[in-house]
Amino acid sequence: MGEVDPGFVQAIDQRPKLKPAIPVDDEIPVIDLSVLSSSHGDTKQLVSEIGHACQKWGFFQVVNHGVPLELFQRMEEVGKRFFELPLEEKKKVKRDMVNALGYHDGEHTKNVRDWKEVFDFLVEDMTMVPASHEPDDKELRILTNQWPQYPPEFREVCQEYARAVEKLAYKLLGLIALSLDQPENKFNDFFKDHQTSLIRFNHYPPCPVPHLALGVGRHKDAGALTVLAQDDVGGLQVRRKSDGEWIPVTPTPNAYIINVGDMVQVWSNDKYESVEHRVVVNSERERFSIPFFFFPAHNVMVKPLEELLNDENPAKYREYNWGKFFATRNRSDFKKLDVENIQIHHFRLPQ
Ligand SMILES: O=C(O)CCC(=O)C(=O)O
Ligand SMILES: [Fe+2]
Repeated sequence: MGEVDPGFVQAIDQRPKLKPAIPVDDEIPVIDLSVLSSSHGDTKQLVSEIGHACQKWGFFQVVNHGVPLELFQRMEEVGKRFFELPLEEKKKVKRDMVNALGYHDGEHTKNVRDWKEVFDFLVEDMTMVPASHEPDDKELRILTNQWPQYPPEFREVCQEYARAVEKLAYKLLGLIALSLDQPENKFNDFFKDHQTSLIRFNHYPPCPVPHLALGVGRHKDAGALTVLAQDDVGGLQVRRKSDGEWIPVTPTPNAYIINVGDMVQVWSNDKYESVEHRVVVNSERERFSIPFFFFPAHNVMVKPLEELLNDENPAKYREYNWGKFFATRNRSDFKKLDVENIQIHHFRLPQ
């Protein structure tokens, strides 16, 4: 294995099969959102497509989504220029145990190190979060973005991009609410003030051992939804619900990949599932992706929607606090822990 740090090596059953690639007979659906920007569009069909995709896959792609391509290209460009900087420059905005924002190259997913480097920033700077993951600690603290000095336009481009993707995230949240027969704004209040949403730049360098390591190990996203832009390299794989196979998400030009997070799974009382996904790397090409993680305010209590519950469909989860869930999750992203990372199944009620 030469120089590769054993901390990157996945357990045998988690290593990706790189060849032969599984023939893709059944793809993640691509959904056209152009009806949303037309004045007399009928969204009924769209809502039903989204509902089906959420149920079958937990994932879909969207095109004609309203985020200007030119803005995304500027965002990608500043991200690339930041990652090209010397490590000591990037480390000036390094994330640590206290400030979870900025640059990081040692993230672990399920206790194995990911083959990637990241830069994270909050969509709302100066967001309140719990000071610790300890359930009885009621103290809060303010999270603050750390911005690099180079490239000089980095911060401005990130902030402009955040506003554009946030708009798309709200549209999608509304469509998901409608697909559950709820009013379009059903979930908006959870995000309106003090959302904890994050945007991340992911950079996956070429990897000499792509059969042993992963760019991101298998995981589920914890928030409401993720709105992800990827370049043309490919590497994201989704675990198909029907048979557990890892299905690649084919890069589609100027599309966003949307996935339902744990919170929508709980709100929908398991009608929609937050599906596992991972990123495989390759030995030739670096890859970039930019997820927007749509997270509510820290004080939001997450529980199944009352309107969906009845004798045949009793609540499957007890409520939990988003801020504490997030604080607990972040701890284990950072270093190896002996316990399992927090998951929504820890809040599952006996049926
Ligand atoms: O890079 C990707 O395609 C996905 C990354 C991802 O799943 C994550 O950051 O949560
Ligand atoms: Fe993810």
